[in-house]
Amino acid sequence: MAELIDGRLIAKELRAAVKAQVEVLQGYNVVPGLAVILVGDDPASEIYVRNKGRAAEKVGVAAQTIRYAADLSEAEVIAKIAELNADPAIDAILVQSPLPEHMNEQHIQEAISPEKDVDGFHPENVGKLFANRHGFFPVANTPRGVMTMLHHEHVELAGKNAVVVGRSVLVGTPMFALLQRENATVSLLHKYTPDALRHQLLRQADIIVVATGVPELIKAEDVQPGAVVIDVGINRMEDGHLVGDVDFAAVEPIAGKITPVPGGVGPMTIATLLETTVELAAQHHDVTLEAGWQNI
Ligand SMILES: Nc1nc2c(c(=O)[nH]1)N[C@@H](CN(C=O)c1ccc(C(=O)N[C@@H](CCC(=O)O)C(=O)O)cc1)CN2
Repeated sequence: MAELIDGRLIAKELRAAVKAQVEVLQGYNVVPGLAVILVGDDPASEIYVRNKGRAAEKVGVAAQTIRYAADLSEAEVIAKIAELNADPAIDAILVQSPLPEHMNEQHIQEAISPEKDVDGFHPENVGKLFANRHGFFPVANTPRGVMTMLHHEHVELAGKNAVVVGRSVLVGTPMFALLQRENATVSLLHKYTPDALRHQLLRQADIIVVATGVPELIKAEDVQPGAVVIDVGINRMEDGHLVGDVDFAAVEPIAGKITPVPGGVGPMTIATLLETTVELAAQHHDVTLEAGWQNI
């Protein structure tokens, strides 16, 4: 039986650490400011955005949510971003994904100042990640949250064989960079990876991170005994219940450690967003936060 990695618990610890650093910032009269833009009425996005606002409020981050109808033009969103880029009360800006079809995600990502790019999607920040730059710069919050979980659970990465399934800008691609930065040997699999090769690579993996949006893609025969399995997938089934990209019931008896869905990676995304917001605020105001505060 695998050990369960409890994302809700780790996220709670991280939020408490963030709150303590918000208090440090308050000592310098700094209140971190987060702006969240939501375009359209995607029901899941509506929930995530509401939860971001609530979580921010609880730790003392000043969050504003800007809601627009789905037929807003791309130029209007970009004009709002320009306004927020120039607003000294705003340290962090994000545009909730997915966007309506008529909008180009890349144009939106590039409009956000790299210094306020709390999602870490701006090419300048992605470039720093892949160039192995030192120091702080924002990195996508979901894969960063996965790294926090792996550290929290004392999962050894150096010299290990890691397989990431899915190459999105949101998860898979930065996940690849973060794991290799910590000296894992990483394979990045995607929809053009032949099934046989996927099975073969997965069966050799010490660490598996899956973010494909394909419900229960990863089966028992894909996992070697003792592997660490991180499921980033959140798939809502017709009856409303959520399943991940891993067949949890089949894989759980084989894996060494495993994240559940819900209650695994999902809660880490918002806690990590708050972590990044606080770091951006500290950077903007030249405040040094407590050493090692992120080591939860
Ligand atoms: N601009 C961004 N858009 C999106 C991101 C992102 O990081 N930046 N990530 C996802 C959505 N997301 C946050 O935005 C998010 C997803 C899931 C959860 C979460 O807590 N999930 C729960 C289940 C909740 C449910 O019932 O649906 C869990 O897994 O336990 C939080 C945030 C896409 N868009």
